Amino acid sequence: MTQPIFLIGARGCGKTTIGQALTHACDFRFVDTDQVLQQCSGMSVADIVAAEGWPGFRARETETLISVTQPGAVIATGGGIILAPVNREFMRQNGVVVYLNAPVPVLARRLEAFPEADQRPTLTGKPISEEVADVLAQRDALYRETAHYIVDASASPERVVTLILDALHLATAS
Ligand SMILES: Nc1ncnc2c1ncn2[C@@H]1O[C@H](COP(=O)(O)OP(=O)(O)OP(=O)(O)O)[C@@H](O)[C@H]1O
Ligand SMILES: O=C(O)C1=C[C@@H](O)[C@@H](O)[C@H](O)C1
Ligand SMILES: [Mg+2]
Repeated sequence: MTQPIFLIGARGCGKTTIGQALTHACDFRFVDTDQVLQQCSGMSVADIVAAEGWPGFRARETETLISVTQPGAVIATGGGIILAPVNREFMRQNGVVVYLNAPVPVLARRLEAFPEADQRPTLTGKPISEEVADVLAQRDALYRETAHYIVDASASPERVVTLILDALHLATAS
């Protein structure tokens, strides 16, 4: 299988971390929409949102998603990629979509330990644990309807990679 693999899920579920580990375990290359978007624009997510608002960031995100999609790629997406119907449709039509699902306390704990505020400016103005709960409640159904597979992302990175490889029937790299 060489179809692109899209990793979706909430901030802190591990799309970037697991995506990188997955490409070491199989013969794919790693791409991250947040990283490419920031490199191409020369601005952090926080800078873009300050200058253009979230609509400006979302428009750039859709362009980036399309530009990075190619066979043999593991694509770590931004947590809000599923908000746009065009992105949901694009990922389902052009690859295999995996939802890294983790409960609110796990997500909040990870984000509190590593906030990375330049890449994760506040979405609601609320404290992290409240924001995570509110945002996941709004988005969980969208992650689920977009996903071909749902994987427990609260396990260790090694275990999450194994779950994905098994779900996709992917052979490990030698
Ligand atoms: N399975 C895991 N077990 C323990 N810690 C993890 C796991 N996955 C990710 N982390 C940690 O959680 C933090 C957030 O992970 P990561 O940046 O990969 O999330 P993300 O889904 O890409 O977030 P964003 O949507 O903001 O890009 C990092 O510090 C990472 O080391
Ligand atoms: O959940 C979100 O809406 C976001 C998650 C991050 O990956 C970034 O894409 C950005 O901070 C927005
Ligand atoms: Mg990420």
